[in-house]
Amino acid sequence: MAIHGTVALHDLTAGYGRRTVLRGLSAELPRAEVTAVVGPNGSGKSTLLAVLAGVIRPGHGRVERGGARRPGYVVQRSAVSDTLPITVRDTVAMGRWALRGPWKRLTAADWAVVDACLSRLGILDLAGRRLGALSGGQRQRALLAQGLAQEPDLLLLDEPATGLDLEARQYVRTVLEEEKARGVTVVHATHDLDMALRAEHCLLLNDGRLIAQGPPSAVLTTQALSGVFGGALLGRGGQS
Ligand SMILES: Nc1ncnc2c1ncn2[C@@H]1O[C@H](COP(=O)(O)OP(=O)(O)OP(=O)(O)O)[C@@H](O)[C@H]1O
Repeated sequence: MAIHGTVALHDLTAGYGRRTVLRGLSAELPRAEVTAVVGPNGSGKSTLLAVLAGVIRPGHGRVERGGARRPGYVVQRSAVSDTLPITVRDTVAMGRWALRGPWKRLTAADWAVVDACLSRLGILDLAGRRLGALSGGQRQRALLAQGLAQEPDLLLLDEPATGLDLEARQYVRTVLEEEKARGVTVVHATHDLDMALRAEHCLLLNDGRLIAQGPPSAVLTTQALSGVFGGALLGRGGQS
């Protein structure tokens, strides 16, 4: 039985229709720590997050989770329509509705949380703008603020810092540290080795299989990275 907040994956197989992506994946994601999911394009990182979020049902195996709340799930910004006629503040408020139920009126305290989350991502000044009118990086920050507003005990982030400028990346790093300190279990997929090395735990995927798990400095060795990525990433932060 997983302790409260810890997530355990048992022999997980999952995919899309008849296409199997994740194959026999067993892993433990430590509570109140940051886990980075690393692997090449198509290795199954987003699929794993979708399974953890409950969006994709495993074909075999199971996800064991101690927490009671719905996970916060922040997709890549490219997965969100440009045409939604919704402001940035209302986008973030949707995180509160996820917590309260869609037909409840949000209280002043809810709106205070919404504005605090906008501040934490440095986008309070964009609150009244239409989501679809934002730049890609601004939209990514709005989606992350929505995930925070949900106050989940499990926060799932699909490449949260990809395409962000230096200042925005720093906001994301700070947010990950703050969430961890609040006891939130954070899981993020990343292509950024620096961000992966900042995590406490790491899963290295290749072709839907778990190649290694453990502390990032032990998992992301030059040998493991060259085995999975070829020579492309050598010299970008991998440890030998
Ligand atoms: N909706 C879908 N229907 C069918 N196959 C899909 C779907 N989404 C992803 N796949 C396939 O599943 C495999 C894993 O994709 P996934 O998006 O999980 O990889 P990833 O590691 O997140 O990749 P990236 O680094 O490019 O984001 C890929 O081969 C992909 O083509």
